[in-house]
Amino acid sequence: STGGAVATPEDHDVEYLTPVSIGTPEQILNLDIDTGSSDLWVFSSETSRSEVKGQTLYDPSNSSTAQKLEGYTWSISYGDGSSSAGEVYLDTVSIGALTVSSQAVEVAQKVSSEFTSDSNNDGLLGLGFGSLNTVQPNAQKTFFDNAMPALDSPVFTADLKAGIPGRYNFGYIDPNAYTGNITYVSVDDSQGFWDWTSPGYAIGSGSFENTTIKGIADTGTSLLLLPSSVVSAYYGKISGAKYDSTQAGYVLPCSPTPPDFAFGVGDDGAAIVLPGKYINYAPTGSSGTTCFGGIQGDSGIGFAIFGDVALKAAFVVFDGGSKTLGWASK
Ligand SMILES: Cc1nn(C)c(C)c1CC(=O)Nc1ccccn1
Repeated sequence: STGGAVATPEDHDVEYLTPVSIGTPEQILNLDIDTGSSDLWVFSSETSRSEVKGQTLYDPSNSSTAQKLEGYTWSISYGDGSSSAGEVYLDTVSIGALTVSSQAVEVAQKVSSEFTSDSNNDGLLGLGFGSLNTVQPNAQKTFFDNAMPALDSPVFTADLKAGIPGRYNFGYIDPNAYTGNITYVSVDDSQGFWDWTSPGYAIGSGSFENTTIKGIADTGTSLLLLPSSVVSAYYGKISGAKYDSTQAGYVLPCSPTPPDFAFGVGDDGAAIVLPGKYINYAPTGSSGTTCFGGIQGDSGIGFAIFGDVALKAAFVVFDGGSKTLGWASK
């Protein structure tokens, strides 16, 4: 089997939302597919009313295939401080033509303000490794883990794009979605993430800097979070760029277009190039002269995060069979 669906960017490509069908008859929710976590949770009829602002709600009582897991609960908090918690049902979940008949659907009873104010986001669908799932007393499998045995190939791919819809596909690699070769790198799944190591970076037309950058491929994080040495080297090339403590990040003049940023993949010289305009993440004020940087520091996290700013420059294969990541330009 195979499947897949469109991934539509929200403003500034802060996140990408994908229609997911849940229950019988189907209830379609727009979920943030997140390779950095492993819970499938949704806004629901059980979500505290004061914490819902426009989201579509999954109502298990309207699904003939919903089965409550009595006594099961979940509670998750993300690195940015956001969180949610609730109870658990099993139900039929589909992404395009790919259906998992007994998927753990975690219904939110509480969500933090970050989720309440994100009115188009109806929940998250985690595609990290199973060890990250928060359901108690027994952890539940991800949609990908449940689907994998039936897939033509044990993979899913992320083809996110700047400002226009891209796609997540399951079970196959679309040869028309990328250029050149796919370079595969090893993954350390010991922390539950798609954790890999880039050999270094280059700024604009500059020489390649060999420096180990270990980090996660995380579709659920907006920015590219890198070691401070790399970040200061990059912004050091841009007149007027500076760290703005009020914004808690580097800001830069939106014009002229900043230099490209390339990160290495594998030991054969392959690289993914971020066009400089991807680093103009969003204007910080109404004038539009100053932009918040799409590359920021990873201090305090313990690893780099290759979020959407990086992923949207690539075609990425998440291989659950070999536990490798494949990177290609497009
Ligand atoms: C791990 C981490 N540390 N810090 C500072 C950040 C921003 C992260 C990544 C993160 O929080 N991602 C996320 C947030 C909400 C939903 C899904 N993913």
